[in-house]
Amino acid sequence: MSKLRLGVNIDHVATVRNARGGDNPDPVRAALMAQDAGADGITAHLREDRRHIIDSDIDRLMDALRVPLNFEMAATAEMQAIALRHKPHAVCLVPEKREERTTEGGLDVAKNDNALGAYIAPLRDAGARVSMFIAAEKSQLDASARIGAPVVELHAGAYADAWAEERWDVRDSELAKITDMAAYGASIGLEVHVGHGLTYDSVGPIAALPEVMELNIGHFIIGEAIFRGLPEAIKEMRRCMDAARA
Ligand SMILES: CC(=O)[C@@H](O)[C@H](O)COP(=O)(O)O
Ligand SMILES: NCC(=O)COP(=O)(O)O
Repeated sequence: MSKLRLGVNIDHVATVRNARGGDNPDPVRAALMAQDAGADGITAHLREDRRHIIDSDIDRLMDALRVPLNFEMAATAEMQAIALRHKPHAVCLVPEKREERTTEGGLDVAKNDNALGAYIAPLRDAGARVSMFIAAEKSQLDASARIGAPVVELHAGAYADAWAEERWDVRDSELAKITDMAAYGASIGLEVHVGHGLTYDSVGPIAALPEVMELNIGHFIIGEAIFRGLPEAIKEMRRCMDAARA
C-alpha cells in the first residue's frame, strides 16, 4: 500500500490569534513546527470572511514552507486571483457559507460542472493540483472527473460527528459511503483524499482504506497540541494512521 500523506491544517492557530488580534500564536510558526514534526503538507483555508487565516499568512507560508501548501478556498474570482498570484502546490475548492460555523457540506460539482470546469482551467494551467472538497456521492465524483479535477477530498464531517456523538449506526453508514466512494474514485482515475473533523479515534478506519492517498486534519490536532504540544500531537496522529495502514 502506498504511504498515506498527512496534511496538517493550521487554520485554528489563526482562530486563537484572531480572538485577540496581534500576531500570536503565529500559524506560520505552527506550520514550520508541523513540517519538522513530519507533516507531509500544510493546509490553510483562506475564508472569504478571513475569520482565521488572513492574506499575509498565505504570503508568509509560501515563502517559508519546504513541504507543499494545500490552499483551500471558495470558487470566487477574488480567490482565483490570489491562487494564481501564489501558485501553491495544491488548490482545494471548498463551499462556503457566511453563517456556518465550519464547512457544512461538499461542493456541488454536479450542479455547477460547466462553471467549475472553466474556473479550474487556469489553476491547472498554472500547475496547481486542483481538488474538489465533495460529499462521498457518485454524482459528485463523476462530475469532478468530467471537469478534469485530478483530486477529490471526501468530506468526513458526518462520519466524524457520528463518532463524537457515539451514533454508531450513522458512523458505520458514513464510513461505508466513504469506503465505497474512495474505491469508486480510484477506479475512475481520481486521487482520493479525506478530511474534516478526524481525530485519533476516527482516523483509523479511514487511514485503512487503500485508495486514500492523503488526509487533511486540523482542528483536532491543534486542540490536542494544547495538552501535549504540537509535534507530539502530530506524531500521535501519524502513529494512528500508520497503525491502521500496516
Ligand atoms: C474544508 C475544511 O474542512 C477545512 O477548511 C476546515 O473545515 C477548517 O476550516 P473551517 O473550520 O473554517 O471550516
Ligand atoms: N480539508 C479538511 C481540513 O483541512 C481539516 O479539517 P479539520 O480537521 O480542521 O476539520
